Amino acid sequence: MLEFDNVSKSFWTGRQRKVILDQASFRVELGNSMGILAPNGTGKTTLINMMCGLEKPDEGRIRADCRVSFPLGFMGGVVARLSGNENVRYIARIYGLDPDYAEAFCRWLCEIGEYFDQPVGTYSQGMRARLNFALLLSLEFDIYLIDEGMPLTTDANFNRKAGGVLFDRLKTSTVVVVSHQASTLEKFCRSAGVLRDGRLYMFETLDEAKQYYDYTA
Ligand SMILES: Nc1ncnc2c1ncn2[C@@H]1O[C@H](COP(=O)(O)OP(=O)(O)OP(=O)(O)O)[C@@H](O)[C@H]1O
Repeated sequence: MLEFDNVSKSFWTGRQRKVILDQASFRVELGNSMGILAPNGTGKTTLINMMCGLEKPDEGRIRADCRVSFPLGFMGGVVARLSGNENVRYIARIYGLDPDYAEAFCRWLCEIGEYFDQPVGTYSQGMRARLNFALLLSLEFDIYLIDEGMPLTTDANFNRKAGGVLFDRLKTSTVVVVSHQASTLEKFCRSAGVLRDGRLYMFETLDEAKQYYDYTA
C-alpha cells in the first residue's frame, strides 16, 4: 500500500505560490493499478516524485509499506562517467539485489553491445532510455511508477521486448501512471484520478475519470 494523507505541495515562482497539490488523500492498493490524468505543467512529475521520496510534501504524510520504484525515466542515480554495467551493478547492490542477475538481465534487454561497458556519458538518448527501462525492470518492485508512459525510444524491437517484460511484470505488481492523455492509462489502469488546479479527484473507473477530465478541459 502507498498512502497520501492530507498532502499539500506548492512552489514559490518568485511572484506567486503555485499550488500543485492541496490536501490530497488517496491510497494505492497492491493489485489495483492506478492512473492520474493531469494537463501538462500542472504537477504530474512532482506527484510521482513525492510517491518515491524524491520530493518532500510541504504538509501531510506519505506512507508506503512496500517497495516503490524510482520513476521510469528518472536518470538521477546514474553516473555518466561509469559504464552501464557498473551503474547497474552498483544500483542493484543499493536495493539489496543480485548484481550478477541485474547485469545479465540488462545486457540482454538493452542490446547496446559493447556500449554496455562504456561510460553512460557516451550513450545516445535512446541508449540511455533503454538502459533506464532495463534497470527498472531488472529490480523487483511492488509498485512501479511511470511518468507519461514509455521512455522515448524509437527502437521498435526494444519497445516490443521491454513492453512484453513489463506486461508480464504487471501480472504480479502494481503500476501508477501519470499522463496528460487517457490513452496512456488504458493499457494499465482500471481506476484513475484527475489532478486539476491542485485538487485531486479520484474515480472508481478510468471511464469516469476520462469524462470528468474532458468535461473540465
Ligand atoms: N523546484 C521547483 N521550483 C519552482 N517551480 C517548480 C519546481 N518544480 C516544478 N515546478 C513547477 O511546478 C509545476 C509542475 O511541474 P511538474 O514538472 O510536476 O509538472 P508536469 O505536469 O510533470 O509537467 P510536464 O507535463 O510539462 O512534464 C510547473 O509549473 C513547474 O514549473
